[in-house]
Amino acid sequence: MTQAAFPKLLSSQIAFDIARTIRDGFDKHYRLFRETSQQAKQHFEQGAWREAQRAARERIGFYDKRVHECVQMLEDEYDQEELTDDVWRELKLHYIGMLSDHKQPELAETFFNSVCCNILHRTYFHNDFIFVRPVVSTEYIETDELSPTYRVYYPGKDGLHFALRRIITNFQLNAKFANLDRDVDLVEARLRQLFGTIRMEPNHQIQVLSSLFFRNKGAYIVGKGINGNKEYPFIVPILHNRNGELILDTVLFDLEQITVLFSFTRAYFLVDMEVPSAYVQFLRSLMPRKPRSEMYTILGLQKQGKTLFYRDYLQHLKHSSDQFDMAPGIRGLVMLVFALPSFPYVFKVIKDFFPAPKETTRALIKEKYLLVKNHDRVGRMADTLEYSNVAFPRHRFTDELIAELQHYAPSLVEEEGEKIIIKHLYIERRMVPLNMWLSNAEKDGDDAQIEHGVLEYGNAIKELVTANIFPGDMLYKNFGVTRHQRVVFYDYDEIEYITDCNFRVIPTPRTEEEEMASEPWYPVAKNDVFPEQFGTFLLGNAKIRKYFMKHHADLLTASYWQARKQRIQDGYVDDVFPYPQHIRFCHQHLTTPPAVTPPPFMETLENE
Ligand SMILES: Nc1ncnc2c1ncn2[C@@H]1O[C@H](COP(=O)(O)OP(=O)(O)OP(=O)(O)O)[C@@H](O)[C@H]1O
Repeated sequence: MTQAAFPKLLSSQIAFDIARTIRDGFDKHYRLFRETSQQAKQHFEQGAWREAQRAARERIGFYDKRVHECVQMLEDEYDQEELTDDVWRELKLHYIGMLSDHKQPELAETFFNSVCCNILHRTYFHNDFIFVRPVVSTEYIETDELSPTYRVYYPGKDGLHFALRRIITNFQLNAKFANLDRDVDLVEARLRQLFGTIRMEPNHQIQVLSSLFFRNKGAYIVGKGINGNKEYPFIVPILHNRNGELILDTVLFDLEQITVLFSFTRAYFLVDMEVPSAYVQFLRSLMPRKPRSEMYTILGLQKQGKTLFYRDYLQHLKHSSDQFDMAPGIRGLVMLVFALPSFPYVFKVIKDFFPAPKETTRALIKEKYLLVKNHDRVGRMADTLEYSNVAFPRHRFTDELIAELQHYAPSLVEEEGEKIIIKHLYIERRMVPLNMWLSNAEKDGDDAQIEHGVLEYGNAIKELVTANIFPGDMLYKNFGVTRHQRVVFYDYDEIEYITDCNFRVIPTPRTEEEEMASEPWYPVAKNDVFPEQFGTFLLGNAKIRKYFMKHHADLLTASYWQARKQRIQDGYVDDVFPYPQHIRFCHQHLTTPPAVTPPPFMETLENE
């Protein structure tokens, strides 16, 4: 805020009242948000997976509902003429005052922005009126409630077994463990295997976040060991066994595995947090390379994630000079995809028209993207951030990109002097399109890479199926490879629920004409899928075919898909493990124990 704009006296009653209405609106939002996170514990204890899924889905919509409610209330109460520039300025100052001892000030600021931007017309948009940068500090905010953000344990004093047991029992899960001492022994053995030879420093301790992280059928303990000046992150997943009793499933120390657990390709966690910024700070100490925006998002605070992402993006733009251009790879038929080489994201705009055989509309595509946002992405679909009215500096766009935008999406592109405004777009992590990845591996003669790509591709499809998602268009170009070499799906315009598809065997021709027919001679309904045909467009390449048939031949049979569909219809919620099977305790006696790697102290891993 400029000095000239700063009011000497706060005198507007309206400004005070509006500020209070917005603050109350936010507090209501966060109360409901927390209630859902608290219920996640009960859902987990009772194994109520369907309810848990429903609650997680509903929570995503809470924010927009509360913003809408608040805007409605203000519009009913005040006339636009009353909201003068002076009132807006005072409003922000009153609001700042109201946040001085707030526990979630950064979220409340974002809520303020959402409400104000809804009321203010875009052309009237004034940065002095909203929080372009955070104003209220989130440092050193302590909880008022009994439970602190994290608890500290001293294995040196109390013994490791006792400390580990205390960590678990402090969560007060209202469900029976199958054999807690056995599981604690297993965790302890892994710890000793990893750290047994390290000399304990006087400060050695274990810090554990006070709330469990719930997602799907798992609850995760998140903590770190501290010894001297080193920190060792760890995660312990708690699951139900077949009898509905609790077990500790494994312990994750590997930074890559921990990072993948928090990946943008997974559903958001439900965590009961009084001070979310303190959780983010703790998590960042485990994964320093993961941006704060992604931390907020994975904690279910996706609006905050979006706000922080945008600030990071603007800063990146200011401190870079390369040009936006079309994303490498095969052009999409429905999406126009562009990227800035120095920035690890892509920007996706829905085209104004689509060539045959695409039969879709902008509204339908938006619906599919929303479906993915609300659905469990099981580590196999990229999360997207949706933005309206994003301004780009024109000189940073290549001529080709401007021409493509003007040709394919004129209704979404507006030029205002030096600015190009795109009225609607999605932003998503950049990956290497799988078709490019496979052809690079082929060029390099790297069969192991080809096999890995094909294996991961099939696994991605199978995990999507578990989550009731049929990708629709399964061409390699619609999948990307992450930095952790995981294959992830990103083309959502043709996805369907598995339960809405009809998987069919191609009928046997009855006559020679039928056999020779170039078009199907049998009737085909809209949602009919013939898995036997997948090979025609997937297996042209001999090497790809070899590895596909080795690992995933079942995907080419209707019976595979029918059986999976039946399982979903029978109400099974299958497990999808966000970590490798071989590290699970239950597999320990079947396979060799996991390789002992040096403690992963602060490796500078890129996040997924
Ligand atoms: N996250 C991403 N990272 C890197 N490249 C991407 C990403 N998303 C899309 N692309 C590139 O943009 C192209 C088109 O994207 P996408 O498949 O989403 O569009 P589409 O119009 O839906 O495609 P289709 O014509 O198959 O329906 C991809 O083939 C790929 O080359």
